[in-house]
Amino acid sequence: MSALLEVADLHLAFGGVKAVDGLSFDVGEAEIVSVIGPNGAGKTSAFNCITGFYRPTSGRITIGGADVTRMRTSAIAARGVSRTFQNVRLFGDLPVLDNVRAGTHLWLRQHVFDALLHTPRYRRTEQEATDEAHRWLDFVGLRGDRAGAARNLPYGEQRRVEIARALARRPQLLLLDEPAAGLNHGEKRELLDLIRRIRELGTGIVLIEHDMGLVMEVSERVVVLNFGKEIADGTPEQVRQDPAVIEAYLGSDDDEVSGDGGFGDSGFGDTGEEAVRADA
Ligand SMILES: Nc1ncnc2c1ncn2[C@@H]1O[C@H](COP(=O)(O)OP(=O)(O)OP(=O)(O)O)[C@@H](O)[C@H]1O
Repeated sequence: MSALLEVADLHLAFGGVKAVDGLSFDVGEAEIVSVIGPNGAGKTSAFNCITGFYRPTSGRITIGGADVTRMRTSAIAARGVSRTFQNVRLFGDLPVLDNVRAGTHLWLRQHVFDALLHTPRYRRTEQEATDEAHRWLDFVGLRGDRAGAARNLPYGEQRRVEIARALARRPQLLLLDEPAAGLNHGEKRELLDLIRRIRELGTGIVLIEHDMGLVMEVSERVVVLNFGKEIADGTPEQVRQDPAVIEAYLGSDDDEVSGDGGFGDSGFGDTGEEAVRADA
């Protein structure tokens, strides 16, 4: 059986900059694979290729065995790929609930005719979308007000809403781009638990993350990029001991990674206590 996601010899260049330079990895159902590397290593560029935001220079990306390398973002999303962004991207002025309801429109069958005439069928599907959005907000453990504007939520809560919206698309594959950024220690613990619960749904997860403690605790496999090149792919233990990986990180002045206890850390590296919520 083919993997959920297969990335084969992916290359992406911006002029002379090789943002991704020969990346290959795969992700199976209910598997968590992290992509790590110093700032500028090419992690987000790889996500942008997988989701169709960028067209790779060469290489092949398949989802469930189907080649999606040159497909548009909407076609890739329709194949069950959902993502969150490094900087939270919600509709700030819209209610929290509507942000998550927006995710359901990928699978909800609605017709213009029904919407215009507000038919019973339209009202039924609208209710279905609302119920589903509440279920995902429960799932991610949102504590804040669901009726208020998304921008009024504390940052950590906005991150949960973004994950709820991604889940409302019912993805087979979820790409999380630095979900722990800006979270405090308690919130990171909750995020770890949430990522595991998403895996239990059968969803494959690709995680870009700078918090090595979280990466090492949650991942089945870790892929390491440095200057666009893949320098390791293995279990957290294998990667932690890989001389090329140690060299890439020790040679880096990326404080977020090397300054937080690095690979030797058994708990979460970056406590981020200055961050966000007072009630965590
Ligand atoms: N749209 C773009 N145009 C030109 N260069 C780009 C573009 N996007 C990314 N790059 C370059 O590609 C390289 C990889 O960037 P990318 O953002 O993918 O790294 P990253 O590993 O995600 O970094 P970070 O951890 O800081 O988010 C960098 O040299 C970056 O400057």
